[in-house]
Order: sequence, then C-alpha cells, then structure tokens
Amino acid sequence: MADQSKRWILMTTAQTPTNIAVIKYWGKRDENLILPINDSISVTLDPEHLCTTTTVAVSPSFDRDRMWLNKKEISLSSDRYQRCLREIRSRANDFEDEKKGIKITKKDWENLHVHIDSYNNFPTAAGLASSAAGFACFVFSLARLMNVKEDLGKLSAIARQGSGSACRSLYGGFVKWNMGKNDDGSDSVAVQLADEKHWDDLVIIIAVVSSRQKETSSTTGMRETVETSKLIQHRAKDNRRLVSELHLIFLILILARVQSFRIIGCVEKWNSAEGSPQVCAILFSFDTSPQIDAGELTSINLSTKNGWRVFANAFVKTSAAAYTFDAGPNAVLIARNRKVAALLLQRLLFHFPPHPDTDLDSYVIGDKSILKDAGVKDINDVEALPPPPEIKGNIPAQKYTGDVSYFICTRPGRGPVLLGDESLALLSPETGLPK
Ligand SMILES: Nc1ncnc2c1ncn2[C@@H]1O[C@H](COP(=O)(O)OP(=O)(O)OP(=O)(O)O)[C@@H](O)[C@H]1O
Ligand SMILES: C[C@@](O)(CCOP(=O)(O)OP(=O)(O)O)CC(=O)O
Repeated sequence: MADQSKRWILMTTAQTPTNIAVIKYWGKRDENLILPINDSISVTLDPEHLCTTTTVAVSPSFDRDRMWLNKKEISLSSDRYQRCLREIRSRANDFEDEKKGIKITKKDWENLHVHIDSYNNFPTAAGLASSAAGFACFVFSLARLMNVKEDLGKLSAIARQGSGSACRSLYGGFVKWNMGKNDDGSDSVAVQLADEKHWDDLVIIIAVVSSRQKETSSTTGMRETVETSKLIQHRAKDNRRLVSELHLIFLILILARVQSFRIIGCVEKWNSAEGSPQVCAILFSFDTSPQIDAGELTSINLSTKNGWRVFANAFVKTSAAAYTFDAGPNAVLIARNRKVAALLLQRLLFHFPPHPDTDLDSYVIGDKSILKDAGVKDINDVEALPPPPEIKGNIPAQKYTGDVSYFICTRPGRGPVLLGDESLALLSPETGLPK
C-alpha cells in the first residue's frame, strides 16, 4: 500500500519527436479505437528541432488528475485522454524506492492521481502533428512512471488511441503504421523500418505559412473525406499507391492557402527544369541496388516493398525536391541530401524573403548549418541571391515577402527518451504544480 502519511511526489520527464507522413493516414474504419483504412509511413523528425516534453507526477497528495498544455490547464475529460490513461493504468506494476520511502503496488495505481505538464516547442494544432508528439509523450512518460513493461509496439497501440499519427512517434527514423485487421486494434501498431542513421543526409525544410490553429482538424477533415469521397475508398482498396497519393494530396491541399501553392510552384518549377518527376510524397529505399527507370513510376505497384524501393530510387536519382502537407497550409519540403537542401533553401529565401526588419536568425531556425551551406550569413546575403536559373528568361522573378512566417530546417531523428536531469522537469518536485 502506498504510504499516505508521507507527501512524496514521484516524477518522470520524457521527450518525444513529431513525424511527417510520406504515405498519409487519412480515414478511419473505427472512430473510437482509431483504426485506419490504410497503412501509412512517416519520417520521425529530429526532436532537437521539434518535440514535446512532458513531465508526469504521482502523489498521494493529489486529489484529482490534472493536465497543463503549453502552460495552460486543460481538461482531461475527453475520451482520447481517458482511454490512454485507462490503458496505461491497467498495465501498471509494483514500484519501490526505499530511499525516498515510496512503495506503490499494482493496485495502488488505480487510486493515485497524476499531474501532467506538457510543452510543445513548435505551434500546437497548426498542422505540424502536435497531437502525434503530444500523445506519444503522454503515453510514453506515463508508462515509464507506472513501471509498465510493454514494448514500444504495444505502447504505440495505446498512443494510437490518443491520435492515430501518434503511434508512429514511438520510434525514430522511418516508421510504418500497419493498419491491422483485428477488430480490437491489437495488430494496428507501428514498426520501425529503419533507424534515423539509415538516410542521415536527408533534409526536411518546413515552411511555416501559418502557426495559427487550423480551422479544420485532421479528425474532422478525414471523417468528411471518408463520408463524401469516392477517391478515398479507391485509395483504401487500390494498391497502386502513387496515383492515389496524388489524389489524396489534392484533397489535403484543400486545407492549404495561396501561399502554400506558391511554395509548390517554386519546387515544381525547379523539378521541371531538372527534368524531374513531381514528387509530392516519397518513400524510402532500403536497398540501393534496383536500377529502374523513373519513367515507370506511374505504372508500378507501390504497395509492394519493391515498389517502394523503386519510388525512392527514382527520387534519389532524378528529383530536385519533394513536397508534402499535413492537413494544413504549412509546406514540408524534402531534399535528398545537404547539397540539394542548400540549393532549395537559396530558392526559398529568394522567393520568400523575410521582412527587412526580421532577424534572419529567427527566420530560419533548427539546423542552421544548411544556411551556411547555402552561403547565407545575413539579410544582405538574402538580398544578393541571384534568381534561380530555371526562371531566367521568363517573366521577372516574383518575390513574396511575408508569405512565410519562418522556416524550420530539420532531419530524421530519434524516438522517445527519458530526461533524467531533474532540472528539466516541468513540474516542481516540491508541489507537483507547474514551475
Ligand atoms: N503536448 C501535448 N500533449 C497532449 N496532447 C496534445 C499535445 N499537443 C497537442 N495535443 C492534442 O492534440 C490536439 C491538436 O491536434 P490536431 O490534430 O488538431 O493538430 P496537429 O496535430 O497539430 O495537426 P496535424 O495532426 O494535422 O498535423 C490538441 O488540441 C491537443 O488535444
Ligand atoms: C494528414 C495527417 O497528418 C493526418 C494525421 O491525423 P491525426 O493523427 O492528427 O488524426 P486523429 O487520429 O483523428 O487524431 C497524415 C498522417 O500523419 O499520416
């Protein structure tokens, strides 16, 4: 039995990455358990640049479960939080720390209340997958606090019930969410395809067009698509993924804005000048051997492992850059290596320069070494950028100052970690309240 006479507080802090899907999850076959109508694949983004940090605490002195998100108290009453809490509590195990005089049995966990404080170092509910990093961190930190022994795959099935895309944030690198077949969702879990070192010079540049809360959430958007779109039914059944991915991206782009289309235009112009296919979602090669002509792209079966390899190889060999969106206006641009990323950033800064009074340091954040590779040190270098060769001889180059709020340069990153350093905890060890 937990010793009620001692007002101890037991705490755990974890950090979890976000992820960007290259084959999107869009549509559910079960709204309560969050079971998808298709497999999806994502790249986990480096938590150094985008992540959620969550501290969870338990104490006999807490009189109810409470949660704070980005410094404001929020309600834990929604089904999604309740389901994750229930699933973790039911798997809790005995815990003892003799030095601190803490002893908690499996049964005690049911009556002990938790405090949860979470912080996203990037905009919340703006189409940058905050629910993915957020629910992955919620589940991972509670599981560690409550001494849950289940592996990451099992935890991914719990995080999935908070937000579908969260299951993929339990792993670093390149991750697949198997849609599964079982009605209880037990086989709808994430698996790691390759770790973050597999393609370590891949660069991802996020153009934040708007960090305001989205008008349509992914949950609502995908529900309406499933109810009204014949194409989505086709996507779920047809394994010729490339064609259906293209259809999907247009459905998702309905949530985009004019600025998003200008960014697409910039990338597409460059791809066309290079004679490259337009790639709006990509898959990754786990084997560099197959030599297949990119001309076959529209006819291959992309649901097979070989098909995925073919697509990735075509991207590596021929495409300048790829772009994708996560149900919002912010464009996610993908460059196959740092050299291509530097050329891409030059183009982006040429077409979408910051306001003259904006500090370049806050305009391009994350991995700033890409700026150095692009030969840009300050605002004068941005102003001196020549028009990209693909627009030479055409109508005068267009500049859209103010279209982009800022750019985040990042790369594939690791999965969740515990932060052992107590000074990083968001809750006070004395009061269990936000610091
Ligand atoms: N750190 C967090 N901890 C727990 N829950 C979070 C956290 N961050 C976000 N959430 C939950 O996720 C919701 C936002 O999810 P939503 O799907 O609307 O946006 P998004 O995930 O940022 O965008 P998208 O999924 O389209 O990329 C928040 O309202 C909150 O309930
Ligand atoms: C476009 C997407 O980012 C949609 C993500 O949707 P969510 O996982 O946020 O939706 P819910 O399961 O309803 O919480 C594609 C993806 O990440 O695969």
